[in-house]
Amino acid sequence: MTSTPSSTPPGSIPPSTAPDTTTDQATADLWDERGETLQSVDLPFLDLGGRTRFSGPVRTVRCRNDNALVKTTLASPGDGAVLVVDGGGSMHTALMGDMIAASAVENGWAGVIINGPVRDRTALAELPLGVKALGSNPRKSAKDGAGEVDVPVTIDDVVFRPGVTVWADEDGIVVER
Ligand SMILES: O=C([O-])CC(=O)C(=O)O
Repeated sequence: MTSTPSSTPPGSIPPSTAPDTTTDQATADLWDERGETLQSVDLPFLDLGGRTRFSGPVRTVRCRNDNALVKTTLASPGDGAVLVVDGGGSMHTALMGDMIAASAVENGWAGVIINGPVRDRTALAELPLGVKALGSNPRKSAKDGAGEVDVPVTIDDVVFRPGVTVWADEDGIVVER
């Protein structure tokens, strides 16, 4: 932890304003009902947040080893959305840590799906936020702001278009086409 959001005392868990989607339908049931009208991600994402079942409209960031856009996007109102971060699968630098994740909670994001690594895993597991990522790396990302926000992104042949619904749980990630 390098700094602390002004409204949250150090070490405390910020209150979440995102809807608690723990009663959402399971991804396997959604798949059985809707089949190929959905896409399912083959990659072995890990559940690293305090909420393992989450859903919402897709927002996106595309970046590589630079998380400035992830930070600014998650510091803006989430309104229950899920941020899908296409980090290109690079495992070189962490695209989110506990400070950025705490800001996502405070701003009402339901979850974050990162095609890349995070850091501060112990703290992330305590936050009321869905976090799926490929793993972790303590190395910090660049902060230059390279990348794009709210463009369609493709992760492992699955296209995430801003505005469609994504569901995530212990079984995986499914998203509308
Ligand atoms: O600032 C970063 O790049 C990531 C981080 O450590 C945090 O969110 O706490």
